[in-house]
Amino acid sequence: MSLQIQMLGTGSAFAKTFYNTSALIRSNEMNILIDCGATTPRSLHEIGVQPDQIDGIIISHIHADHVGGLEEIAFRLLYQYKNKKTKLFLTESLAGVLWENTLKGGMYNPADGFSRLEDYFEVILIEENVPTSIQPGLTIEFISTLHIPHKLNYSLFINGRTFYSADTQFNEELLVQEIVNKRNCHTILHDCQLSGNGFIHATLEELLTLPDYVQERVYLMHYDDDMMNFVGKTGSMTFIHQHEVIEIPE
Ligand SMILES: Nc1ccn([C@@H]2O[C@@H]3COP(=O)(O)O[C@H]3[C@H]2O)c(=O)n1
Ligand SMILES: [Zn+2]
Ligand SMILES: [Zn+2]
Repeated sequence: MSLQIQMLGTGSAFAKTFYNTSALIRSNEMNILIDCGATTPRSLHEIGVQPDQIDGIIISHIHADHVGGLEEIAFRLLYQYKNKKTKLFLTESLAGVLWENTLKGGMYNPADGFSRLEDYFEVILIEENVPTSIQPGLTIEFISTLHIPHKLNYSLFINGRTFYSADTQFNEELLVQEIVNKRNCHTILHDCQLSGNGFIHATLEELLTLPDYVQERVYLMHYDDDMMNFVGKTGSMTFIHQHEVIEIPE
């Protein structure tokens, strides 16, 4: 089974020319979404993927550019596709916050029997740091990474060989020792703040300090609108583009 990642968006939270960073893990048998930001439903529409063709959604953390499209997907499955639900893969702690602090405002509707996350999604709780088979041929490991202090955030290992940072601060030890030297990940999709201080995201300046053999595996995502000014200035790392498809190891 060949496995691909297709980027649905590659922009930062405030980018206007790029959609919110999210991705589709694709094969002939599945479409699994990583995050679902406010612009993700539009991106799915543009590549011809309908809500009922999504087999599940993985959630990295709660910011609108990562979960802002969930209400639309769930409501369309419920109302347009007649009571359908997709799977939601997330940790237990994230599930509580996602419903209570984000989705409930728009989706709480006890009169019609919709008052819990489970009323809209088939919620599959995933344990941190445990590689978990979520579909035939797809194992995901959620690892807790630092984005904003005291805020839950997870990066993902996909089949043990591909690393998807979601939103994280720079962590050299994780990238070099764990991801490349120990796990031999060949593909790293990493968020990248192009300029300024990287309080909550890895900056390009920080990522450029990685050894070349690590940089060669890195695709940069979650960047600002001025990305074109940085083409040719990313060392051995490459920008990944909206709707681009890359093959990843099974
Ligand atoms: N402490 C914070 C918190 C948030 N932010 C900005 O808000 C965005 C939310 O989505 P993000 O993709 O995590 O990027 C965050 C920052 O741009 C920020 O700059 N500093
Ligand atoms: Zn983000
Ligand atoms: Zn974030």
